[in-house]
Amino acid sequence: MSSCLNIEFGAAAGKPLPAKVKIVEVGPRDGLQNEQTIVPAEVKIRLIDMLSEAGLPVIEATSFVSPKWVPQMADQVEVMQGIHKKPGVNYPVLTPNLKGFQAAVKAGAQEVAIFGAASELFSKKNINCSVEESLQRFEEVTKAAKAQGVLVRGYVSCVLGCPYEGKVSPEKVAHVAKRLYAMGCYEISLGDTTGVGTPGGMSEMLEAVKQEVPVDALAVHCHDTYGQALANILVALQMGISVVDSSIAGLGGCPYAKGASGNVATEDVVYMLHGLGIQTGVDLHKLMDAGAFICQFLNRRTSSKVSQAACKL
Ligand SMILES: CC(C)(COP(=O)([O-])OP(=O)([O-])OC[C@H]1O[C@@H](n2cnc3c(N)ncnc32)[C@H](O)[C@@H]1OP(=O)([O-])[O-])[C@@H](O)C(=O)NCCC(=O)NCCSC(=O)C[C@@](C)(O)CC(=O)[O-]
Repeated sequence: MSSCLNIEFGAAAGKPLPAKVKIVEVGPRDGLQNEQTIVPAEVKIRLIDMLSEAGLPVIEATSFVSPKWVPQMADQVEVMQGIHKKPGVNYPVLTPNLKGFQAAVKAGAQEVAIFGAASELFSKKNINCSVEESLQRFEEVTKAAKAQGVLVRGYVSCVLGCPYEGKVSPEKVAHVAKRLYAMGCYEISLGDTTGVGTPGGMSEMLEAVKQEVPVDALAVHCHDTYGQALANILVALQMGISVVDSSIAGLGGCPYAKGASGNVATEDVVYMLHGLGIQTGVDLHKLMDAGAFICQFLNRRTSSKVSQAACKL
């Protein structure tokens, strides 16, 4: 490992921060879903195994969506059945409807994620239905999941702005988050899908959502299009959030969100958290090796500032 990586532990900036943060790694799904060239299943499997070895507690492995809509995820069964599931690690998969849920369970998924939005136009573009229709479909999934003992996580996209509608009201975000929580999602991940948000907007939105969903059931999912992701995450931590989604090497973007760039890089989140003295259970060096592996395969420079600074690719 390079010696130019030098982590210094520092005090939290004024406000209390969680002692421990759970990182939800979304790289194998959100990170790769928008790649134009199909990444072979064995590469995805190797990546997930490396991420497991790095100590990540949750790795979103793939999605059970229509292969016509997202061809990159068409190998979902092979991926789910090829990975070495490390005890104690969760491997959720995205399921937009009952068909996806049933296929996911058949492939061995023990946790699924349903994905709604706070924007009508985005919902239509992403899953071809209105927000209300999507919530009805998700009810079917959560009912089936409850009956089979499968955990369900919920996403709300466009929480700080929509590429098609522009401003999104915090009340709309809170409403969708409340509905997902009420139908049985154990955790609600709030997605700044195109990374347009700034800390002020994050704070306002979280204030509204916290009125409806307990803070310990909330996660943030920040894209870094405008370079605001770490600042937004810090605000969320200061407001009591202790679950953060991120993507190895900063890969990612939703194919149905015009202008969406990568998620915040997991390496950068881990570096910031460790610098704040917050535990993650993640080995940053192994994480950077996983980032180097996938960037080498994609023939792309990592978007992680930490990996760049540590002379990895
Ligand atoms: C939801 C649908 C399927 C509706 O798509 P549709 O065309 O309205 O669906 P349909 O029910 O009319 O069915 C059309 C065809 O799809 C099939 N189908 C139907 N369901 C499934 C399924 N589950 N798996 C596989 N196939 C499926 C179905 O069997 C049929 O097949 P055909 O008869 O034409 O051969 C489609 O819009 C879709 O797959 N969308 C997924 C889009 C997606 O994956 N987007 C990226 C993830 S969201 C995201 O990245 C944001 C997030 C989560 O990261 C957070 C953030 O950043 O904000």
